[in-house]
Amino acid sequence: METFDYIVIGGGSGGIASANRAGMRGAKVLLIEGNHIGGTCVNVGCVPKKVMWSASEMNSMMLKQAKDYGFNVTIEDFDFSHLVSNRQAYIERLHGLYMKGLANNGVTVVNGYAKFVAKQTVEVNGEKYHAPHVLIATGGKIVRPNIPGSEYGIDSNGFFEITELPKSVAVVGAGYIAVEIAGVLNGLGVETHLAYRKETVLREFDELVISGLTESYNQQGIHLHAHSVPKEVQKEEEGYRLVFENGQSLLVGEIIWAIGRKPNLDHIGLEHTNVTVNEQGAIQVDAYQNTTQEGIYAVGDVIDKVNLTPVAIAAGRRLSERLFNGKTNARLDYETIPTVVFSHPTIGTVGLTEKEARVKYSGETIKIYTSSFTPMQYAITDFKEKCHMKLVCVGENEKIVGLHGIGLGIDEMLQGFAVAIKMGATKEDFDNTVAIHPTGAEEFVTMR
Ligand SMILES: Cc1cc2nc3c(=O)[nH]c(=O)nc-3n(C[C@H](O)[C@H](O)[C@H](O)COP(=O)(O)OP(=O)(O)OC[C@H]3O[C@@H](n4cnc5c(N)ncnc54)[C@H](O)[C@@H]3O)c2cc1C
Ligand SMILES: NC(=O)c1ccc[n+]([C@@H]2O[C@H](COP(=O)([O-])OP(=O)(O)OC[C@H]3O[C@@H](n4cnc5c(N)ncnc54)[C@H](O)[C@@H]3O)[C@@H](O)[C@H]2O)c1
Repeated sequence: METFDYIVIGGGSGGIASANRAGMRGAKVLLIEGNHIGGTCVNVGCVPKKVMWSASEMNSMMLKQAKDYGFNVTIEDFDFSHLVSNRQAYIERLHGLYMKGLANNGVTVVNGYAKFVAKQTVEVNGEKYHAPHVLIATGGKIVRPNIPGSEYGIDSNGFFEITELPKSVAVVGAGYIAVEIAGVLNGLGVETHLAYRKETVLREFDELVISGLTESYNQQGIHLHAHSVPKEVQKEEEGYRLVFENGQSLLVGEIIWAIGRKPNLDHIGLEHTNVTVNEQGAIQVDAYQNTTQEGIYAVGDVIDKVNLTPVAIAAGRRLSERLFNGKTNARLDYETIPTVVFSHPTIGTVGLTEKEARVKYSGETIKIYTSSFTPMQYAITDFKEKCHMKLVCVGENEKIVGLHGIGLGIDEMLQGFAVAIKMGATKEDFDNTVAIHPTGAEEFVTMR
């Protein structure tokens, strides 16, 4: 049985980052990946999603804005399969880059599904490996509804397998994935329905961005179906009929389930360890990513805390700094993590929503600053789409505890503001910062 210093199960965002950092610090590392290197983000998540988002933005720009800038654009053909093959070729290149990076850091990679056979021993492809430190970074898996006919629908993995666009689609769900896929397909000219159980989508976001998104998606012609709980799917000659509990139904060419993900602990042999899984089915960890079994750690979607790629990466790297570089206090602070929803337009948010701030700081002064404007890019176009922004400030010195926005360019604006907010910026700090003109971002430092 071969022995390593560190075994990492799962070659996704968290696993690769942690393995590389451990290798850089001189540890003898084994990374085990059952599927494609790169995990969800690279293969069926952020990366292909962003390519599709860009395609959709490009189409909207040509169709809705180019003419008012004097360009006489006629789109003669849209070869969707060409887009898909370029996207997949990019992912192939990323596979190569990841493997090269791991090799440079001296990480041994084994392809296969690992399972624990003892506390510090895992088995893969019939071989056993031992290490005093083992990381579980097996990510998440897709949830599908348990209703008759659900097999007729596809999920986000299936979305990335489409090589021909359907004429119409019903996307079911109200989270990031549902909102993003609906926006992409609508932007590419597909008749798009977005169906969700409650009053709105993205219910955990600030009300300002929820109403902004509803306004934009309505304006773009996305058919929004609130209070629509799926009951069954029937196959008909012209497509699939999605029937809701409220008696209504939709006949569409494709149904896409985007109703959530859960931690992936399939066949991993946790029964051979003392690792605790919580009621939500996630691995329980402390602030340092330690599980309840000494020498076994977990990062990323498998702990179901903040399911974002940079979070998995940051937690994985800090863990390796702690284990292999003597940084005994290295750990990820899970507070004030910025996030972007790649809707059309994008949503950016960091910190508390207004509602959360009013609960957390009840009794203290909460001051809200908002701004709604039409970005200058649309000054000369018939197409108009508003940008909405909000700052949530607390206390006498108006510390900014939440920043939210929806609109053109918010995705690229957010990172810098997130630094300021993480450092404890106040409204006065924002006011003292000279604006950059003419940009949308300047609104964040000129709010009255
Ligand atoms: C459609 C979609 C879009 C997304 N867009 C974004 C985005 O824009 N920005 C963002 O920050 N996040 C995004 N995410 C979330 C992001 O992809 C995840 O948070 C991130 O990939 C989590 O990383 P991870 O390392 O925990 O798991 P993963 O990346 O899922 O990696 C886990 C890996 O473990 C492997 N594995 C599982 N079990 C075993 C086993 N027993 N043995 C060996 N290998 C195993 C799997 O094959 C997988 O490769 C998106 C997710 C989806 C689904
Ligand atoms: N841009 C990004 O950073 C990005 C993009 C995609 C995904 N992600 C990450 O991946 C995670 C998973 O995304 P997601 O959209 O799958 O999950 P989610 O948890 O964000 O949303 C799932 C939605 O489905 C709804 N739902 C649940 N059961 C349902 C049912 N039976 N019928 C109808 N609706 C149902 C829920 O109310 C919820 O709104 C996200 O939370 C996020 O952390 C991030």
